[in-house]
Amino acid sequence: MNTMHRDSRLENFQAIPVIDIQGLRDDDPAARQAVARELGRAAREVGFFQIVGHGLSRKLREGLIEQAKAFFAQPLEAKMTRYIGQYPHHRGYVPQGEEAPDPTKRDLKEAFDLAFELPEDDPEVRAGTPLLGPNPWPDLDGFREPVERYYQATYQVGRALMRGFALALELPERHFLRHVNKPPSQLRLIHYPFDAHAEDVQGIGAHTDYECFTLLLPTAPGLEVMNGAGEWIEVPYRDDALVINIGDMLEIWTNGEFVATSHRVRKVKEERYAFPLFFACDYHTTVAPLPELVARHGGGPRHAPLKAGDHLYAQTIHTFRYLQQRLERGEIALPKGARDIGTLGQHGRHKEPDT
Ligand SMILES: O=C(O)CCC(=O)C(=O)O
Ligand SMILES: [Fe+2]
Repeated sequence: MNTMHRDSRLENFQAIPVIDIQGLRDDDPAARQAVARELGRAAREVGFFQIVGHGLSRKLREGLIEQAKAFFAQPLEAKMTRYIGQYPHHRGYVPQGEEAPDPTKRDLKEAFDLAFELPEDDPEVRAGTPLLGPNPWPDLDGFREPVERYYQATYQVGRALMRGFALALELPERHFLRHVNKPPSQLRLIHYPFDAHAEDVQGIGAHTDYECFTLLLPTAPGLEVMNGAGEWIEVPYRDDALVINIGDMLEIWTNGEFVATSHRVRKVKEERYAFPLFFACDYHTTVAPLPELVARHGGGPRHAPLKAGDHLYAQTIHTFRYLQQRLERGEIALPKGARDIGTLGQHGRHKEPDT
């Protein structure tokens, strides 16, 4: 046990709850409230849970997995024709070594990043809002349709969860959704290759996610989360569930009542794919502890306010090589008031006191 990481708000949980969310789609408010109570408990005590009853068919999930496999199976030169560093809106292929959440230890993964689709002539894209724009779809027959369909369906599950979280906090159901119109919500297709000879290489280093919450579809075990005592707990793999975790924005909005739990993927034991959809609110949303919750908790706000998109963009600049290079060349600037990387979550809390 690492006492440096102790977080008294989190239980010393040993297991990850499983919640059937079917009732969230029920017309009966009591059915929605019953699911919301469970979501609230898991978000407060663990920050991580699995959902079933999400309504995403096996065919829909397999369609995405199949296209990801086809994309990553291409030669590197073909994948590099969609290299993320040649586009303006942070979408495209992320080769191994491009992204380093922990600069001291490299990640063994490659990814294809896409996000909420907006045309070039959308007013927010024309205004140069970072992270918003169209997707550079790969030139692969049959790729776009199943991937887009998965995005749309999972985004709707995210909207239902957002209503559930509001109910769990005794807020109006649309309280958070008012701020979700053109969100920079990214879907990542991640491939962790199996390399029996790789020494001391991790899948993805310890971090929290930067948005409101994440809906993750993995294809194999490997994900671990940190409990209140600093112990790493494995998320059991289920092929019928999505893994949900609270991100930085909901932690700040709820004044720390919900917890952005640190997680990681260690050295992989088999080839693995994972598909996180990071559910974000609109770029320009100011996220500050909600006054209702601050009053309930007493003792004042526990977090400083920030602009949701700026937080996401700044963390992204810190961790992507091509954005670091653009920063060094003066082509882009770090948003004002940006936080350092890894300052939220249990693994980050010991580094820097908040506010
Ligand atoms: O691969 C996984 O299971 C998790 C990936 C993850 O945590 C992330 O991309 O933020
Ligand atoms: Fe993550």
